[in-house]
Amino acid sequence: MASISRICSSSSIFKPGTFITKPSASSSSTTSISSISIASKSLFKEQVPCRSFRPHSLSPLNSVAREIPTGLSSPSDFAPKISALEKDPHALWKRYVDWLYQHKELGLFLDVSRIGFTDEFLEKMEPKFQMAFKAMEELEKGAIANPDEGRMVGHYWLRNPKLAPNSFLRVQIEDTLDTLRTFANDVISGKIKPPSSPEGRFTQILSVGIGGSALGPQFVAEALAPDNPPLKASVDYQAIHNLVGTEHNLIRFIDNTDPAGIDHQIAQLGPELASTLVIVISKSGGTPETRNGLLEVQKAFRDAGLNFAKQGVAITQKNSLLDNTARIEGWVARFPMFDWVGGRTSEMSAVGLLPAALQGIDIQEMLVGAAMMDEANQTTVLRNNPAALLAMCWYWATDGVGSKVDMVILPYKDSLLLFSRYLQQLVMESLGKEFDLDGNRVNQGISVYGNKGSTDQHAYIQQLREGVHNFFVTFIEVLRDRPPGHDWELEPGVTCGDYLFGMLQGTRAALYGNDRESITVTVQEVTPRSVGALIALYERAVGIYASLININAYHQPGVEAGKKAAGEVLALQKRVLAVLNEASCKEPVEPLTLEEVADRCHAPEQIEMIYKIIAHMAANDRALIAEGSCGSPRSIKVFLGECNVDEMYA
Ligand SMILES: O=P(O)(O)OC[C@H]1O[C@](O)(CO)[C@@H](O)[C@@H]1O
Repeated sequence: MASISRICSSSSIFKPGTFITKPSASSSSTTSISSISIASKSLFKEQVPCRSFRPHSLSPLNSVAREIPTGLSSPSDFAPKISALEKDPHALWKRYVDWLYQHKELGLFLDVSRIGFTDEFLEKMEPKFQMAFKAMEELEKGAIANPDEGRMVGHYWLRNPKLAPNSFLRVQIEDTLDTLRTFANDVISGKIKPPSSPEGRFTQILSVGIGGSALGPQFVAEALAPDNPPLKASVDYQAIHNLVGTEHNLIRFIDNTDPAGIDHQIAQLGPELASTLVIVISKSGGTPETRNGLLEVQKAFRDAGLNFAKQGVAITQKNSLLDNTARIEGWVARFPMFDWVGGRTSEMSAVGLLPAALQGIDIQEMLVGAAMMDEANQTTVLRNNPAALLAMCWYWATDGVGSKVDMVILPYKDSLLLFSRYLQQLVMESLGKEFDLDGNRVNQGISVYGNKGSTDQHAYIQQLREGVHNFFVTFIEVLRDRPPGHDWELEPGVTCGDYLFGMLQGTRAALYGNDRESITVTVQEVTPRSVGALIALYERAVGIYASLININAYHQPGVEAGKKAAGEVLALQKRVLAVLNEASCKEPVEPLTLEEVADRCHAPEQIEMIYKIIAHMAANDRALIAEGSCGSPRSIKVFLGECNVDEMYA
């Protein structure tokens, strides 16, 4: 076996242009990495880790057979990776078994063995964890855990009302749950129905909301919606299908202020608009995108000769603008959101439970799964607390500063596709904060991305395996491939699910083999209970991690800045329109240059934004470019197609 000494150190002899000696022709062309990795450990164990190996094939973790590719230009291509991660398979197996967390009743496992935390690290973190556990205990008792907004944080009470700090809150939670259950049953039974629909019942749900008022319901619908939901039972799609080419999604979402997106959803509904229950969700009751969605849908109802109020439901804080609108207009129903439940932790409130119940999803099971996970997270023994184990891995991977690595969420299950999008808000809107609780500027956060496996292996896993090392992966494994009795072998002894299993395990091994760390969360199957448990697991992990890094996880000041800036753009647009209107009402019409518009708006410093406003208006036939083109901003002269005299004296 060729023995090749590889020098890989911070004072490496390898300078650009230095070439490594290749094995003599007589030596085997394959070199076992174990000999090199042993060599590297003995010779360079304190050295600066070098670039990773480039093994050609996967093999057990501790060694990778490879051919020394010929013609390599850079010595570092040969440099063996010095890894702090355990690679001996026996030691790894021991680590796996020692740290495997199992929740027997939930059938949920958590494997943190492929994260390289050390005993020293755990020892150093123990006091922080005990403080985090204490903070979580206070939070559940009703402390003002969101100090920036002076609010309690009570999403855990939603699935265990007895935890609520007083009977008033407990009754609010219980009553809301009872009311929404009854309402959903009445809609499904047809007792509550639209005024004019051929089916004489609701057959479709349209949810209008954004952020936490959409992402949870979208994730749960994708994960749990039955193929034959109760509201669709009686629909004659042949009749409807002849009219529009629609997919028969029971629930549709308008979660943006994109007119084309809204038009698409309305078009897909077609005549079913008459039997659509519209749920408008907004905790604040004033989010612009949601308000716009509502106004657009109400216009669609007017255009169709339908009475929106008879098909509208509001989920919002009491006495919000939306709540008062729904009350005054006499909508079908209104459900409360509580100020102590954040949008990103509202899936177990009416926000998530009403849409789920209307789809025929067992919301009681969702609540039970979440409550069981909450109970499991009561222990202050780190290795027995799954949420704390997750938070510990995140802290290890990010050094508690987040900026170093991304959290890649990889469920190997199609129905969990939207879990990463859901976690993007839960993790990044909670942890992405400029200041900590002591006012220090920390610019915290952990970036989240991912879709599903094995699909993503054909998109970005290449970079994860060999490219920039700035992430850790969380695999979500679902053991049950198909309902009992529905599986078959697509080749002797192998099912389609075996491939999915193999791809997950193979990717996990390949990443770890190249020192890429990962966590694996395993559930038996995707059910309301396991989805409830996953939601609760991550809600709690975010809360614990936030304590570890001393930030408020429950407010979102950065979003307000964006909302404010958007308002300023629209205010400037109004001034631009007024200036253009005045010029367009002159005889003859006076087309204006950008400078003239900016001067007349008394905003010369805003000339670029004014240009963008005019370009957008011109693209939508709301302003006319009399001269020049938008490609040459200084050349254009612009006016309005018509003079609005009323606007002149507004
Ligand atoms: O439910 P609302 O008040 O419309 O807010 C929608 C979303 O906007 C935010 O307030 C800011 O992104 C989220 O926290 C929230 O989920």
